[in-house]
Amino acid sequence: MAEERIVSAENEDIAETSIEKTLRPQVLAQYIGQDRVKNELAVYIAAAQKRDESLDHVLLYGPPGLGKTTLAMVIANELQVQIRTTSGPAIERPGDLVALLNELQPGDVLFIDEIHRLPKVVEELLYSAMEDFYIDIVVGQGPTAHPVHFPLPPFTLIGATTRAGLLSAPLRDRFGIVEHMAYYDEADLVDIVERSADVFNMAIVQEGAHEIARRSRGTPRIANRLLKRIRDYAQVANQAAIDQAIADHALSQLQVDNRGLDSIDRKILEMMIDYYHGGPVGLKTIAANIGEENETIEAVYEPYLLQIGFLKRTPRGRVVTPAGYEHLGIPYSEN
Ligand SMILES: Nc1ncnc2c1ncn2[C@@H]1O[C@H](COP(=O)(O)OP(=O)(O)OP(=O)(O)O)[C@@H](O)[C@H]1O
Ligand SMILES: [Mg+2]
Repeated sequence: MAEERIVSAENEDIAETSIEKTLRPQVLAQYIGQDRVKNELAVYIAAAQKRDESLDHVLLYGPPGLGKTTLAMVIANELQVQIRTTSGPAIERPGDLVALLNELQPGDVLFIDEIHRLPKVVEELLYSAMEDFYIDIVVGQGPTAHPVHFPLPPFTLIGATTRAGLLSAPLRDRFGIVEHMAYYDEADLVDIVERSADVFNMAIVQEGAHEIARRSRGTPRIANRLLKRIRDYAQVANQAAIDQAIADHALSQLQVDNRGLDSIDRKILEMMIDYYHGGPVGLKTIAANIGEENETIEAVYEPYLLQIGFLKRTPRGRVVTPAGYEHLGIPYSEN
């Protein structure tokens, strides 16, 4: 994306990555929200430990910034094993995968982020690695080429993806544990904001944390980012603690509205209402009007608008809901 977007759920830069590291919970008990996922994992982890086996392979899927990477690290911590992290696009050739697998100790976790972006040749090698802990590859070229059989220690693959639909069926089927990460509710986000403020040594009153939680699009990464920016405003204003007024002031300055929408989100809804009577409008048409790629609209903007019920998907395209009209202050009319 060309411009920086304060409410983007995607990780923006190296500075953010290093801040996120300090904010990451280490164990399940510190991991806030996602109760269903946590409860299930706690059982599977305990069972694997009792049997002294490696944990089944885990697939975590859901929108960016909801804590997939964090959860993978928490799982490894709980299992008391090492974790190696990589990503789909980083494993270019079969040899890259062999090198990674070669370093694993029994029970270790291999975390592959953006697993939907694995090259096909690498993905196919993973099948036997995941199922029976071996890989067969061909070493050398031409007349000296010969197959080599590599046995592997039992390990746990944790795959993360924002696009589960793009995973091939053979790969998806090899994950024994498949967990969907949902957007966080306001109460969980309040806890996350308060915990982060604590890590940063910042004072925050409850109404301040609520204001940030309401405007962070159900996403911990955004909550943490907004908190950081609001801290700057509080400091400049010589305010000892973050309260609702300073949070509201800062977020208005940053053009994040009271539901966490920014100018582009509002532009999408307004455009659909002004030019297409609220829809249905096809994805391509929306993208062309906003000047973004189809994928960007689908992966970045649309999920939250669908989640809070301002947009609806229909077979003929996207439609702005009555709640979407109301948020913009535009009278709704059935068409
Ligand atoms: N349940 C949680 N409790 C507390 N903090 C959380 C939680 N989930 C995520 N965070 C915080 O949110 C930030 C983003 O989390 P993380 O990097 O794990 O997201 P992600 O789902 O892997 O995103 P992406 O899809 O972009 O890789 C981290 O700084 C982490 O500390
Ligand atoms: Mg991640």
